[in-house]
Amino acid sequence: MITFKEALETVKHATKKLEKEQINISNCLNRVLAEDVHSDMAIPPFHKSAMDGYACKQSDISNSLEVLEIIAAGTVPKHIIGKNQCSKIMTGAMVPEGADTVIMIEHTEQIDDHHIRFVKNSSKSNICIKGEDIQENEVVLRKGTRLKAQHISVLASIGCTKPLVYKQPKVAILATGSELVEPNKQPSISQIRNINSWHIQAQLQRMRIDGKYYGIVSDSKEDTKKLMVKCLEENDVLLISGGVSVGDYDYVPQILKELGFNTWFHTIAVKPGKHTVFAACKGKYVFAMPGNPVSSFVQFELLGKHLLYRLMGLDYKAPMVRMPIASHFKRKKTDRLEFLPVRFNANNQVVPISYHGSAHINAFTQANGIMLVPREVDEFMEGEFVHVRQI
Ligand SMILES: Nc1nc2c(c(=O)[nH]1)N[C@H]1C(S)=C(S)[C@@H](COP(=O)(O)OP(=O)(O)OC[C@H]3O[C@@H](n4cnc5c(N)ncnc54)[C@H](O)[C@@H]3O)O[C@H]1N2
Ligand code: MOO
Repeated sequence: MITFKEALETVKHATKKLEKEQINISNCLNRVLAEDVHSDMAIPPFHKSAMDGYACKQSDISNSLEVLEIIAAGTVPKHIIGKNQCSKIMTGAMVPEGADTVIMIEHTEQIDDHHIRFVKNSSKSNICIKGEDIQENEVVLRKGTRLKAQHISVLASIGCTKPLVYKQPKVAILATGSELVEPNKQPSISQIRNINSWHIQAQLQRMRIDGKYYGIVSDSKEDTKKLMVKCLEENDVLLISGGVSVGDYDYVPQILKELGFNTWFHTIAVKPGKHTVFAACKGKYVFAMPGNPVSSFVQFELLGKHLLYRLMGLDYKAPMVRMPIASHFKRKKTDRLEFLPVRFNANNQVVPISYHGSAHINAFTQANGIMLVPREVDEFMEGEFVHVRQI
């Protein structure tokens, strides 16, 4: 058995980034940049008024000011501001030459049709300087950035409408087990509903990956092998659940061997998810998770995501927090790193959720996190800081 840390390093080491492609800005959320992005212009591109008001010289603000014109956003000022002159200006408009201040409308009064006066003691400049946000030719986004909404707004601002990103992996989802029926069916006396394929599909959707579902395969080696081959022909990654441990019908590890896959690991010192298999062959990857729903849910979060993000060109940093535990916690000492469902209370403390093993997926409906209990640790004292992976 390898440690979880070793398993994570192995996944990163053995997984190669996919090819690059240019995609439309309207469709690039969560994709990973495959090159640095430079700005084609300064932002703002001109000295810009931050307020509706009057553009004038700071040195004149105690005087009566002649109004030369009204400058709307999107227009070019016609007049240069001279001594004791101003132009009415709108937020976002170009500040006219000669002005170094915009006084806010609310801080002025009209003297007559062509003159105004400033009625406060001092004013900020209220001007956004050309290039203060982004300089022309500046690298605004680095290769390897996962595009969130805020990055997409920067792409739009600099006119990068077809960013170069890494391709998305094609992912197959497959469930094994003769006891399984789909959720829309009534299980017979010895059957249960297929859970794993559906939470895996949802976990993929959160990453903006559309997994292709290949259904349930019964515990027949021949059928399982046939379907695994099909999945691998049509996809980059196969996510499979069940059939990985040591039972008579657990064929997945053997099939991978027969298909010539290199099995990087098949047991990890973790709980749940001890029998998690990671195998690769010629740019195809198999991540096989134990059948118990919590095991597959947790292993997808903790390892599977790293595999997929790695293919997508991202050095994924999982969202971890360190927070105090709300009460004394005790467990049986084990040699496996344990993952347990927890929630956060109103005092920002970690509260373990009642949980009785890797089939108990409904314990996770109240969970915002997975607490890590290291090997050999059998208790946490109240208030002790624990590591929690947010979910
Ligand atoms: N002799 C040993 N037996 C077992 C060991 C062991 O080390 N030695 N490990 C146990 C642990 S831990 C786990 S986890 C399971 C893993 O078994 P498999 O991955 O081979 O999974 P299955 O046997 O096919 O299923 C386990 C359990 O999960 C249910 N299941 C399977 N698929 C689904 C699905 N898609 N949706 C919902 N539930 C599913 C299945 O009915 C079983 O109850 O092995 C232990 N045994
Ligand atoms: O290690 Mo198994 O995956 O707990 O339940």
